[in-house]
Amino acid sequence: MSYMLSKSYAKINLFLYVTGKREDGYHNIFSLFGKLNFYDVIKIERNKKFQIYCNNKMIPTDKRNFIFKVYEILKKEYGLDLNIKVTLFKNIPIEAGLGGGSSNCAVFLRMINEYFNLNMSKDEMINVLKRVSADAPIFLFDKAVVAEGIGDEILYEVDLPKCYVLLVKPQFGVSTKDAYSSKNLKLTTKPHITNIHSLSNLNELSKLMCNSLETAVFKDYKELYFIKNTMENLGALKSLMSGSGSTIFGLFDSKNQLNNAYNFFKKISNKGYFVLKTNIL
Ligand SMILES: C[C@](O)(CO)[C@H](O)COP(=O)(O)OP(=O)(O)OC[C@H]1O[C@@H](n2ccc(N)nc2=O)[C@H](O)[C@@H]1O
Ligand SMILES: Nc1ncnc2c1ncn2[C@@H]1O[C@H](COP(=O)(O)OP(=O)(O)OP(=O)(O)O)[C@@H](O)[C@H]1O
Repeated sequence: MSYMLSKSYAKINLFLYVTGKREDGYHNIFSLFGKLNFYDVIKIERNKKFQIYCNNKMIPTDKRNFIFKVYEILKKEYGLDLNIKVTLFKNIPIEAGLGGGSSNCAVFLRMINEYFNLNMSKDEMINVLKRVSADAPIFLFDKAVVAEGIGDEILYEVDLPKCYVLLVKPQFGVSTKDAYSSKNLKLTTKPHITNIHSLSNLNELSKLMCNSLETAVFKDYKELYFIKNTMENLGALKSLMSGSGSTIFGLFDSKNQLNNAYNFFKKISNKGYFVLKTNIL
């Protein structure tokens, strides 16, 4: 095989309950991660040395890149010195709560496992990935998942309802670290899910949708609250911040209402909003 290409999907948190603070400084969460039909593309091919190229100049291609961090772990702990060129075609905005960097490093590890026949088990890959980014392990699963711990303990895979999704992200990003360390963050007890199939019903699902980080982040970024409210006024069944922001997503069951909302946010895009119509995979 001369080269390999893979899609690296974005996620949204359909619910995100932050349930406690841990001794290692991280927080325990209980979250439903859905994948969107929106992705970066990663290409790997043989090369003289390890190198990352990216079409987005804002993204570091050195050891700060999550892909590079996985490469370093494979080198130090597995004795693998990968002579490959990695090309990252970036579409997913950064500091968006869409898990772009986490998705990239998980997909990269999956690709390396296959390309070099490493036979790493899923558990072994999860152990590598969670040290790079809390969110990364969920991207080893094709379906939506419910996870707890820091997001690394996958509880079950879920079928989600088919629906339209609108993403609106203002120009500014939100730092995940700042969101979790906000003095306004209130911990929440996790809901009791009696029937996992309820997650595949849009109305049942929207009752569970909640993001513990919203209050704290909205206090500092009032515009996000405006976007969320506007989306619901324009017909979203439910609108929520994804992860630590700054993307707000809305779920729609009507294509007309989706288009209306899309047009509205496009019209005010002198504000520099990133606006995208997509769907849950
Ligand atoms: C908000 C979410 O996107 C929801 O899916 C994730 O919990 C964030 O996961 P992530 O971006 O992969 O986070 P990391 O890059 O591993 O962590 C960045 C920083 O956020 C804080 N952090 C992150 C995840 C977590 N469960 N608790 C935390 O307190 C820590 O201070 C950490 O140093
Ligand atoms: N492959 C990568 N793609 C995007 N960002 C990366 C990558 N590697 C490292 N980074 C760095 O990670 C930081 C945030 O990345 P990312 O966009 O994944 O965060 P996020 O949208 O907040 O994700 P999450 O939902 O996991 O919190 C950025 O500052 C970026 O420079």
